[in-house]
Amino acid sequence: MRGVLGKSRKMICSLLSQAPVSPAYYYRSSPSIYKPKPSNRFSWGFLAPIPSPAIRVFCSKPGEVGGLMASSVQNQGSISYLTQREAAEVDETLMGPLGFSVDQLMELAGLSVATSINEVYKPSEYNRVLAICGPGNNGGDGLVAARHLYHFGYKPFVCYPKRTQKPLYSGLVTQLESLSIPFLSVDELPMDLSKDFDILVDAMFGFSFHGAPRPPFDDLIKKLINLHYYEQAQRKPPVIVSVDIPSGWHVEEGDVGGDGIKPDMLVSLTAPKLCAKKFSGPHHFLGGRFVPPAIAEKYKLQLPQYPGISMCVRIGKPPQIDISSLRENYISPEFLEEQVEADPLDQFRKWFDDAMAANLKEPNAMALSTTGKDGKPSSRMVLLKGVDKDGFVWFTNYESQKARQLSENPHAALLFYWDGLNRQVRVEGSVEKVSDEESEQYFHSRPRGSQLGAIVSKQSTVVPGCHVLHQQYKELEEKYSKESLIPKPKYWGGYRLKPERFEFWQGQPSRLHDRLEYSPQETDGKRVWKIVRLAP
Ligand SMILES: NC(=O)C1=CN([C@@H]2O[C@H](COP(=O)(O)OP(=O)(O)OC[C@H]3O[C@@H](n4cnc5c(N)ncnc54)[C@H](OP(=O)(O)O)[C@@H]3O)[C@@H](O)[C@H]2O)[C@H](O)CC1
Ligand SMILES: Cc1cc2nc3c(=O)[nH]c(=O)nc-3n(C[C@H](O)[C@H](O)[C@H](O)COP(=O)(O)O)c2cc1C
Ligand SMILES: Cc1ncc(COP(=O)(O)O)c(C=O)c1O
Ligand SMILES: [K+]
Repeated sequence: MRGVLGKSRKMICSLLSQAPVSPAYYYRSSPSIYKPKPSNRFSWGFLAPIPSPAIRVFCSKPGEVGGLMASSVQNQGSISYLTQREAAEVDETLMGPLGFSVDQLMELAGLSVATSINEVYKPSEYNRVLAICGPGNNGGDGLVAARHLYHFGYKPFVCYPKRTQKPLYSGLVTQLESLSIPFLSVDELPMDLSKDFDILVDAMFGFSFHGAPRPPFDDLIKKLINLHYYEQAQRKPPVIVSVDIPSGWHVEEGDVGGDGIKPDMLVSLTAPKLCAKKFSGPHHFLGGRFVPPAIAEKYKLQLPQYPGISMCVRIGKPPQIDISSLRENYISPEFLEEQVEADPLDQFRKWFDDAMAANLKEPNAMALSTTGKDGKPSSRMVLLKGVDKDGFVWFTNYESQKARQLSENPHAALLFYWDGLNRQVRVEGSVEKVSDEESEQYFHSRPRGSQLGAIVSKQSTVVPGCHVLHQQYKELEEKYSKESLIPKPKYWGGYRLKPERFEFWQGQPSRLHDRLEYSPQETDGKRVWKIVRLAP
């Protein structure tokens, strides 16, 4: 097992997919709430900071660029907005000298739209999607998005009243028909779209829109505007997701009369167009993870970094969330007494393997809770570095706060939470230091930087500033040249918790979770684990 756990360090996991990952990646539904994706430790799935200051050249009026508010978490002032002409020019450059085909770009655009939708609106809650597609490429993006959404587990419908007779478009239609995705004519659409659909994809017009919408799109746009009235009538309206431009909006000026559609989500493509500054809905995403540096340089495009391997990135402020409404409904396979291992260590290994297979980030991260002689508890995360019949091992500083508490009270609790699997494991028991030899061995297996870090850090003591740590680190780096052995400080080593109680928790709907507890029992002078079910 030790060997297996060692692998977790390498697991900079793929963070895009919210889709089920084998063997077990269970569902959680969260109605109407944006759940930040666990994409990386710092960003909550939003933008990583852009290292250089905003360049802001590609827009017509300098003051118009980077209009995101200062409070916007990590991307303030850092994104370029395009005029209508510029947007068309970028597309032409992509499809001219840079060798892209329209099919390719449309595929990437539609995929970005589908992944953005999936980031916020999970198919368990928002299943029925109507893609309303216009006559141009924006409509094509909608057709592609509908196909991807089907494969992501949604039920798409398509309204495509003005079909373009080009092989690209008829191919997209054939692909959708082959998936038995229904095409609805404008007449077949209900007056009130709110009853039959959870998501309306507005793919009518993109950056080539001009003038006032002509039939039948004028009425379709009105249907989207009118949803607002159903909202007032207490019915939960479907959400509107606009592709690139909210249809009917002026590409640069936005919703000029203030009476246009008000999308809940806008997915800008390549780079947001000027009208996107007027978007005040909760979810603004950018799709276009294909812009070659040549284009970005040529047009001085300032674009955000995409997290992990994602096709989309949230831009703009994350929505204000009412914390009290944040909740998940856990949906998982049954976890029954008959299925569990008699030995909790075997059960732990099984679940740990599932967590590894599900590509969870640092499945060996566990909260360690301790109390000192004052009885006041404190918790912090540590990394599990080994587990066997003797117990659960982690390494730390023997002069830290936790070490002081453990010397006063050698009992502790460990907690694992495996988000993607709706699982939690609690382990409680007594704690002792591991042998010096074991600590030595593990210390020297760590990256040299972490070894030096452990020497530098008088963990849990007050430091006057980070420069002190960096200075000491630098000195040690010079002292211990590349090959030389870095001695383990005597104040650094491992602890082992010998379990006296386990609890395996599997989230279930309506808060009726499975909780199986293992506690030791003497039977005929033999120690066995008794398993009981606890009320959730
Ligand atoms: N770089 C990318 O990420 C890509 C994005 N793409 C998407 O393409 C659109 C731009 O596509 P384009 O085909 O140039 O234009 P539109 O889809 O916006 O629409 C053009 C058609 O709409 C008609 N139109 C225009 N105004 C009106 C109106 N007032 N009423 C009715 N119809 C209107 C227009 O007809 P005309 O006769 O007026 O010319 C066209 O038929 C971009 O926004 C992205 O969504 C691509 O997928 C590729 C790369
Ligand atoms: C994911 C994660 C893993 C961590 N792993 C360890 C670890 O293995 N050992 C350790 O000493 N500190 C680790 N830390 C830092 C501790 O949480 C904590 O800040 C530090 O040990 C000081 O705790 P104390 O003052 O309560 O002793 C980790 C932090 C995080 C977020
Ligand atoms: C202070 C500290 N010590 C130790 C560790 C565990 O690191 P390693 O896996 O290198 O042993 C961590 C991990 O975050 C840490 O922050
Ligand atoms: K649109």
